[in-house]
Amino acid sequence: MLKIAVPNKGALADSASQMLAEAGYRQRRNAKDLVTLDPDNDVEFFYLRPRDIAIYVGEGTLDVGITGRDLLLDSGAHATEDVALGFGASTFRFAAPIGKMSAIKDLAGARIATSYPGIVGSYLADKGIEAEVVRLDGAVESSVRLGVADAIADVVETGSTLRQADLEVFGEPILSSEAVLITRQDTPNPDGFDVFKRRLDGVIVARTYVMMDYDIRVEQVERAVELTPGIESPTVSPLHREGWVAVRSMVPRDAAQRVMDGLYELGARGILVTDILACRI
Ligand SMILES: Nc1ncnc2c1ncn2[C@@H]1O[C@H](COP(=O)(O)OP(=O)(O)OP(=O)(O)O)[C@@H](O)[C@H]1O
Ligand SMILES: O=P(O)(O)OC[C@H]1O[C@H](OP(=O)(O)OP(=O)(O)O)[C@H](O)[C@@H]1O
Ligand SMILES: [Mg+2]
Repeated sequence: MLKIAVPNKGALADSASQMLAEAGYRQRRNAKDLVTLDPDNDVEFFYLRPRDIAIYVGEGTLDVGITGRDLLLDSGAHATEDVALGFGASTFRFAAPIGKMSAIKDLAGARIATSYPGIVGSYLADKGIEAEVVRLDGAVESSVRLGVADAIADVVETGSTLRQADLEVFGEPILSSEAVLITRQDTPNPDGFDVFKRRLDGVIVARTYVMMDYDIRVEQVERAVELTPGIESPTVSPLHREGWVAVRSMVPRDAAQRVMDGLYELGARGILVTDILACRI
C-alpha cells in the first residue's frame, strides 16, 4: 500500500487535498484526522506538518509526499522533487527596512531572521557572505521592528505582509517555490507510485488545458491546426456540409481566448471551449 504524506494545515493543505480528491482519492472528512485509508485505491494518507514531510519521505517511512519546494530544500532531507504541482506558488526573498539595503553584499555582518535557516545558510555560504542567521518559527516580518534582526529572509506571496512591516525586498529572489511531489532519493519508485503520479499529472493537464472544437473550411485546416496543434495531434472529422470539417484539439487554458480570435479570423465558426474533467495523456 502506497503511503502518502499530505500537509495537515497551512498554505498548502486545502489545495493539496483538493488535488487528491480531483484525482479520485478519498480525503479526510475532519480537519483533525491524522490518517485516512483509501482501500479502493490501495493508498493511505498521513496528514503531517508540511515542514516535516520531507523528513518522513527522506527516511523512507512514507513513500511519497506533497510539500513546498522551499521546505524540501530547507530540510536537507534525502528526498527529491518528482513533479511540480502548480499550486502554492511563492518566492523566497531577502527584505530589509525601506532604503536600508539594496544588494546581497549589504548583508555582510547583519543579523538575518528566517524560518528557513537551511536555505539561507547555504545561499550565504555560496555567495561568500558572513552573517548571523536568527531562526524564528513565524511572523518573521516583525523581527526587525522588534530589534532581533537587521533583515529577514521569508516567503513572499502577495508582498502585503512585508508592506505592513515597512520592509522591502532586495537582491535577486533566492528561489521560486510551489507545491511539489517528492520521493526518497536514490531509491527505486515504490509500488503504486506510477499510477499515483499519472493521476496527478492528469489533474494538472485537466487544469491547464481546455478542449476546443470548431468547424472550418477544408482549405484553412492546415493554418487552423497551426493555432491548435494539441498535445499529440488534433482530430479532424468530416462534416455533412461539403467543404467543411470539424476540428477538436486541446489548447492551453490561458491562451484559449487568443486562439479563438485567431481561428475566427481564419473563418472558423461554432468555436466551443469546454473544461476537461479528467484525463490521461
Ligand atoms: N502566502 C503564503 N504564506 C506562507 N507559505 C506559503 C504561502 N504561499 C505559499 N506558501 C508555501 O507554503 C509552504 C509553507 O507551509 P506552512 O504550512 O508553513 O504555511 P503557513 O501558511 O506558513 O503555515 P503556518 O503559518 O500554519 O505554519 C511553503 O512551501 C511556502 O512556499
Ligand atoms: O506575501 P504575503 O501574501 O503577505 O504572504 C507571505 C507571508 O505569509 C506567510 O506567513 P503566515 O501567515 O503563514 O504566518 P507565519 O509567518 O507565522 O508562518 C509567510 O511567512 C509570509 O509572512
Ligand atoms: Mg507560515
